[in-house]
Amino acid sequence: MSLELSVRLPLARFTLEVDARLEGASVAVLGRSGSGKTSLLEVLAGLRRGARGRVVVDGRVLLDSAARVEMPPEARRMGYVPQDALLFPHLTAEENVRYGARTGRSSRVDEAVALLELGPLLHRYPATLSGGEKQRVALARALATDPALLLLDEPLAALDVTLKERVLPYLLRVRDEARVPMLYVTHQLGEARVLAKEALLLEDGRVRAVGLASQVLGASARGLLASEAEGEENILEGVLERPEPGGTRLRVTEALALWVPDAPELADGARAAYAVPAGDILLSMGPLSGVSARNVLAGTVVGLEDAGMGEQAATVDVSGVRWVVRLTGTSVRELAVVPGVRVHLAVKTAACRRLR
Ligand SMILES: Nc1ncnc2c1ncn2[C@@H]1O[C@H](COP(=O)(O)OP(=O)(O)OP(=O)(O)O)[C@@H](O)[C@H]1O
Repeated sequence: MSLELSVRLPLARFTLEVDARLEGASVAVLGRSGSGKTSLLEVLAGLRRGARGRVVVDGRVLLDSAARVEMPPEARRMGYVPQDALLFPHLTAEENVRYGARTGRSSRVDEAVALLELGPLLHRYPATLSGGEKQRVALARALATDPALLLLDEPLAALDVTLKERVLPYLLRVRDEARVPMLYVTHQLGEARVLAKEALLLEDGRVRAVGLASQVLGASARGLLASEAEGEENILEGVLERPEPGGTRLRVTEALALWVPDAPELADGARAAYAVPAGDILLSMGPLSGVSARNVLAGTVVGLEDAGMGEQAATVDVSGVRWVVRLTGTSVRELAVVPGVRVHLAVKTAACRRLR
């Protein structure tokens, strides 16, 4: 997959100016409200008149204004799921999913239905579906069109925390099992960290940072987003292992595994995701012993940001995995937490909540 963007689009307050070359497998587009995220998606989908520049997806030229090329939306194979993705109320979930499917591609419908576990919902009408279920149907409808690229505009924004946690694993399945490339708009760092391999940060229509998510989504990204560090979560993805009876670990990387509450319905080796609230992690300057928390992780502070309301958010690198830990300003001063210091993090097993 490759994505070449060179876009100019005059908007009410500024001109959207995006120049980026992305590998494109999963890209998070982040920025405050009004920074141009939706406009960028609409340019890709071909829904904005007046866009200039070049958009090339996997060698297919969707837009090249200098050469007067502007592919019509229906020819672009973009699976666009707008923020308020509406289902057709008079059609069942299944009819909704089939609606956009390309003829001769019915296997895509079956795949989307299986992937998003829509089987039991197929005969229901949208009015009887929960918000999370509707999102899954909307996502399946986009997938069934056999898109070259999924354009997802804050697919979880309208959902409450519980529903969000139910839908997120489905997005991970779309990414990892269907392997459909996606551009994913969000203003939640946690979501972007777990979903994206690459990230594009917009501010007033301009690219503030673009590149590997691990580099772009560090502590400095928070300053660009609304102050929403409260409730911020660390989302960890990995494979379940059960090294001892009654003990379940999430293996995140070769060097990092985390004791987590068991998920009995998942077999050893299954992929799983857990969330750990940034405020539920204890930070210690010295080695920790005799604590009840089962996970004690050694790491280095790599960033410190104002998190609002007198609190700070420390970014801690633990064997290459970045954690965000929320601390009071007083703790930061008293413990002398500064970038570069070695610290230990204590995470209770019970603080790790399985997503879904
Ligand atoms: N059709 C349009 N013509 C001119 N200006 C527009 C148009 N649509 C949106 N804008 C303006 O462009 C800016 C970017 O809007 P856009 O919807 O792309 O932002 P966003 O980052 O997706 O915001 P949000 O997170 O609130 O959805 C806003 O200032 C908006 O008012």
